[in-house]
Amino acid sequence: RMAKLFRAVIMGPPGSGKGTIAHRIARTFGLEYLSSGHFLRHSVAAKHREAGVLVKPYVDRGILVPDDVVTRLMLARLEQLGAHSWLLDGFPRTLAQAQALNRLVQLDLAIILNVPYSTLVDRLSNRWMHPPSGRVYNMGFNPPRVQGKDDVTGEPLVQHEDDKPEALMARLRHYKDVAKPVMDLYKSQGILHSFSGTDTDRIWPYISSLLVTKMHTQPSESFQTD
Ligand SMILES: Nc1nc2c(ncn2[C@@H]2O[C@H](COP(=O)(O)OP(=O)(O)O)[C@@H](O)[C@H]2O)c(=O)[nH]1
Ligand SMILES: Nc1ncnc2c1ncn2[C@@H]1O[C@H](COP(=O)(O)OP(=O)(O)O)[C@@H](O)[C@H]1O
Repeated sequence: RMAKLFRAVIMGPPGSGKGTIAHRIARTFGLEYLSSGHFLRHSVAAKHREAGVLVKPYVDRGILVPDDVVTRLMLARLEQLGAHSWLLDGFPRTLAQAQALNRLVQLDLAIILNVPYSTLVDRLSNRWMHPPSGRVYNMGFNPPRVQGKDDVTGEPLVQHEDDKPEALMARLRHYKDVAKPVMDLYKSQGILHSFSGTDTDRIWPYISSLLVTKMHTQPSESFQTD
């Protein structure tokens, strides 16, 4: 059992491998994994009253849900995870969201993935998903056993409209503008660790050893007080 709860976020442009690496981290280190995209799509699909009205129009267009809405929904979900160590993917995305999160918990680590644009384009053009489970495949990197079918349910895999190259440039520019102040904040907090590369399997050992260090050398006096 760890002396204190461990809380981390993973950030990076679309296609940088956040979901892939977050799943590996959650599985390897026993952290609860919470993807804001998956959570929001799920809440829309589940027709939660508030989510349907306040979230659907944005998710359907691939534009960010207003800060106050996504923050309220995500922080409520994090309150439920209060007794767990967790890893966040896709939240916070804006400075306002990061400041709201800082008011709730003290983060231990922010992992930033830096992947070249051409690699993002290539990966996203081959990305296939099973939205109900959030499982992600790639024709080159981790293909499904049966082409176009989810390994577990056999249900059809889909591609996202905004994974197309023409949509990616705009998403990437927006990501850079919005993520920069968040990274500056985490740098000032001394918790920012960035990893560059074009191959998840090559950067994984570095991320894994950072987590081993961070999770097992927490000073015991920093018990989570809240
Ligand atoms: N070729 C290749 N594809 C990868 C690698 N890492 C992840 N992928 C795939 O690239 C796509 C983007 O990864 P994902 O984890 O969804 O990125 P996210 O958008 O940052 O969450 C998915 O189809 C992954 O399966 C890699 O090292 N090489
Ligand atoms: N932190 C966030 N703030 C605002 N909206 C978000 C956030 N995370 C996810 N969303 C919404 O959920 C949708 C799906 O998110 P995600 O699966 O991460 O896809 P993308 O990589 O296209 O942003 C986004 O297009 C956006 O509408």
